[in-house]
Amino acid sequence: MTQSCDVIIVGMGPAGERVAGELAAAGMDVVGVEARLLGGECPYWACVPTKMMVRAAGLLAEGRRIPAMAGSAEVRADFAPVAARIRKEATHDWDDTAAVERFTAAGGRFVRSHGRLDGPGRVLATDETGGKQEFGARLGVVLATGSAPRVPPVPGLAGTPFWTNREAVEAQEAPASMIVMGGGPVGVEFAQAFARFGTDVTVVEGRDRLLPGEEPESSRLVEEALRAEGVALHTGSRAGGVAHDDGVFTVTLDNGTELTAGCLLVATGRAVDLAALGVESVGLDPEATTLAVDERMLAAPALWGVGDITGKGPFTHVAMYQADIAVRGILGGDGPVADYRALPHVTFTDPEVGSVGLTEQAARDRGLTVRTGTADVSAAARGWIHQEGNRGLIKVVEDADRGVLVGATSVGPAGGEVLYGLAVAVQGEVPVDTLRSMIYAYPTFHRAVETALADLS
Ligand SMILES: Cc1cc2nc3c(=O)[nH]c(=O)nc-3n(C[C@H](O)[C@H](O)[C@H](O)COP(=O)(O)OP(=O)(O)OC[C@H]3O[C@@H](n4cnc5c(N)ncnc54)[C@H](O)[C@@H]3O)c2cc1C
Ligand SMILES: NC(=O)c1ccc[n+]([C@@H]2O[C@H](COP(=O)([O-])OP(=O)(O)OC[C@H]3O[C@@H](n4cnc5c(N)ncnc54)[C@H](O)[C@@H]3O)[C@@H](O)[C@H]2O)c1
Repeated sequence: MTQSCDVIIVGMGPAGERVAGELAAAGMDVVGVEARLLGGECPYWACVPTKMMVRAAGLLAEGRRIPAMAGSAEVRADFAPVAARIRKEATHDWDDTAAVERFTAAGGRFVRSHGRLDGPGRVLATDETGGKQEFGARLGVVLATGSAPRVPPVPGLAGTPFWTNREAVEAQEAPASMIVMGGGPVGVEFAQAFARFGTDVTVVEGRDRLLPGEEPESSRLVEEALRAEGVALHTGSRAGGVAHDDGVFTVTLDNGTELTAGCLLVATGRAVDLAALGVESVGLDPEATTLAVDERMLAAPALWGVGDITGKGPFTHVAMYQADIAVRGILGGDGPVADYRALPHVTFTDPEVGSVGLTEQAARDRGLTVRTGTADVSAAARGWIHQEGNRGLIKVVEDADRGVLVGATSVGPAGGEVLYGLAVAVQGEVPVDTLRSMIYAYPTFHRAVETALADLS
């Protein structure tokens, strides 16, 4: 028998949890269907635990900088405290009881099952034992099923005990050696963190540089930082084959180089599986790689999509931003529609890489009249004072016809924090003349922004 409700949310990660929680708080009869843990990837296998690793690894790096600047220090890495913190504080041993209680206390109905569309407004929920429940929504369905690790079809890889971000976050100790396949944000954050805990790390990236989505100058700084910490980099190389024998992975690159390690971390991007969601039952293409949504997050009448599934930016802040827009639509409210011009993101390496809006290349590809300016953070007063670990840069990208920034990059010891002012400038289309004539506190890292603006040409 079909159980009715106001809204069904399929997938309860940061996007779905936010939609469901806000609608329940508004008094709606909400059903949240989640196959794994309420909270999704971010708190259990992604943002939060990885940043705990990054923080702990950062302490080790800072400790190792003491001899050059502040006396002597003996640093002995121990992964046990960070593994314990992830288990106890971040994930409660991968237990979502508190989150489920919070949602049900707000009036939501929680269903731990795999959800699948079964026509407009209808969701079939199948639990682990094969038990089925059918739900019908009066107002609509929200798809918020996120993304899963994309495992490339490299010969020999399937069936080996490789890690994705999930196993890496669940690790109880830092492995002795690790090959990281993929030099995007996931790959480089883990590579640096594990290397700082003593893992012998090799990164293999198919494109010609790490973090290929960022400015080339950012990639260079991150590559230099990783190499300086002993991480081996193979850019412009793809894995052509994988073997696993006697606890050892052998990865053969397409140029014939053979790499070996005890652990293989696959960090080659994320995938969305629309076919598994039954989208054809509402007339959508199951072969599409993401769920196309409009600026109010509608994928079809009374069908919303929010979060990674939309392909608009696989970040928790995008998931939450889109969730708020969908909630406004469902509640019949008005308000701003989605605007990704000033979408910021930060890769939490050391140096941190923050960027917002368009890269120089993306701006040129759009046919804009582009001027760029850069500044070396280590040469700014604060960078010079900071000394050890001071590498960084500011790069600003101007639409010269309009005299406003359309993109910016901030790399450095607090690159993600410095980014905020630049994000305001891009979002608010603050005239470059205004940015150039304002006051920048001395001696801050962000004073390098003033230098980069002066360099615009
Ligand atoms: C290692 C790593 C580090 C990251 N670090 C950051 C960071 O520092 N900052 C940042 O902003 N972003 C970061 N991200 C990205 C961030 O985790 C995602 O953008 C975010 O989790 C997306 O939220 P979501 O709700 O769209 O999807 P998800 O978090 O993926 O949640 C979707 C949920 O849907 C469930 N589900 C899937 N299919 C079904 C189904 N058919 N039925 C029922 N339930 C289903 C899943 O079990 C999951 O719980 C990181 C990602 C990774 C992999
Ligand atoms: N701090 C953050 O906000 C943060 C942290 C981690 C992840 N994320 C998000 O999660 C998503 C997933 O991250 P990701 O790093 O897995 O994906 P990604 O798509 O950004 O990077 C994957 C990398 O793997 C490379 N690659 C693909 N196949 C390969 C192969 N066979 N051999 C060698 N290299 C190969 C690609 O060229 C690419 O550079 C990203 O979009 C990212 O923005 C965000």
